[in-house]
Amino acid sequence: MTTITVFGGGSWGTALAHLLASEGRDVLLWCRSAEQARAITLTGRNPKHLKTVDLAPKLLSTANLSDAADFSPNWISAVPAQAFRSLMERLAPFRQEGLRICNVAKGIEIASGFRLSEVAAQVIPDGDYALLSGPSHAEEVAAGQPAAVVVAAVDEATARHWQELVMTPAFRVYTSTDVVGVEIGGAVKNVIAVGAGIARAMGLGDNATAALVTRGLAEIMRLGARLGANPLTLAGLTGAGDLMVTCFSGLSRNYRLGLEIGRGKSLQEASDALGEVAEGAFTVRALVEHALKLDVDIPLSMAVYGALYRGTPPAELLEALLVRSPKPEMPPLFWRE
Ligand SMILES: NC(=O)C1=CN([C@@H]2O[C@H](COP(=O)(O)OP(=O)(O)OC[C@H]3O[C@@H](n4cnc5c(N)ncnc54)[C@H](O)[C@@H]3O)[C@@H](O)[C@H]2O)C=CC1
Ligand SMILES: O=C(CO)COP(=O)(O)O
Repeated sequence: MTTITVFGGGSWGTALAHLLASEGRDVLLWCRSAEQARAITLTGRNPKHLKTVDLAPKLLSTANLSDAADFSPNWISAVPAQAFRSLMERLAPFRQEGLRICNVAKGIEIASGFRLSEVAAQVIPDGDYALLSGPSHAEEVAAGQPAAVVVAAVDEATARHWQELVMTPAFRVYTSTDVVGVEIGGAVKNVIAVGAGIARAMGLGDNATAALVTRGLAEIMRLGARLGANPLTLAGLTGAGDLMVTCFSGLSRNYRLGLEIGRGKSLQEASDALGEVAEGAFTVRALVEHALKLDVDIPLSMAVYGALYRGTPPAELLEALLVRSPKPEMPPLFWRE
């Protein structure tokens, strides 16, 4: 019997739990709210996220953390990046033989600047860690639409374990051992997507969006390579692929947050209007610090930071970006600069 516990009853946790239960896996979805967990088990619908999806009958839900932890040695963490450490700390006492943890959040911890694999290694050092990332809007996955993603782990056998567990006919899973690359791609694309929303709200055209996405990828590659990632990973699903889906789709929360900022809302007003987590707004804070320390040039992410946290008008940020000194697009080994 294949069992999986998914922690986090938001859009992505619910979509993944539904996908896997639809394929016959025994899945328990842990929600923070007892009321939400009860509603899922009794009505087969999540009252807060993906409300219209009829969830697979094999999907059950609980708000009891120890029951959820004991249910399976395969834990998927689907809480937002800033909640990942506290969830791991709460779960640490329930570690069991053969435990494997797969994180699906895309972000960097603001308080420490750590990537989530580093957080996992601190809190559950003996844990077998993997992460799943790539272009995968929850709404489409829950509707059974095809998607292709990557599961990364330092140990290839761990990545293959999750590939076997999570792959379905509509959800194609590739493996990677480039944990840093997959983490950086997933985290930074959210920041660039906020920028894409701002650009759209300013009335800029498709040319500008294409420039933003491609130069955004250059930032992701520069930072990733400085941290030891393989630039080819970032040209793949978890870099370029996820950047595209997030910058071009109205389903993206990061893009929609950017739209509201571009229309003149403050970050607080835009986040309240969204009502869901847009990781880019958090990640950009850690990113700016990281890049300064590492001396990596990330002008687009800096501009997003200016719009969100300094209230700099988007038109000013655009002008500042355009008047930077002329340079070659691809200096030799540009990703190492
Ligand atoms: N929604 C999507 O299409 C996708 C989301 N992701 C990533 O998955 C992560 C979660 O995103 P969503 O599910 O969309 O977010 P969401 O905003 O829909 O839901 C977040 C869930 O986490 C719970 N939560 C928040 N803080 C918590 C805490 N301290 N302890 C326990 N539970 C807590 C909330 O109650 C809520 O159920 C994010 O990092 C996101 O980038 C990744 C791929 C696709
Ligand atoms: O990561 C995602 C799709 O791959 C979801 O993006 P948003 O968080 O911007 O909705």
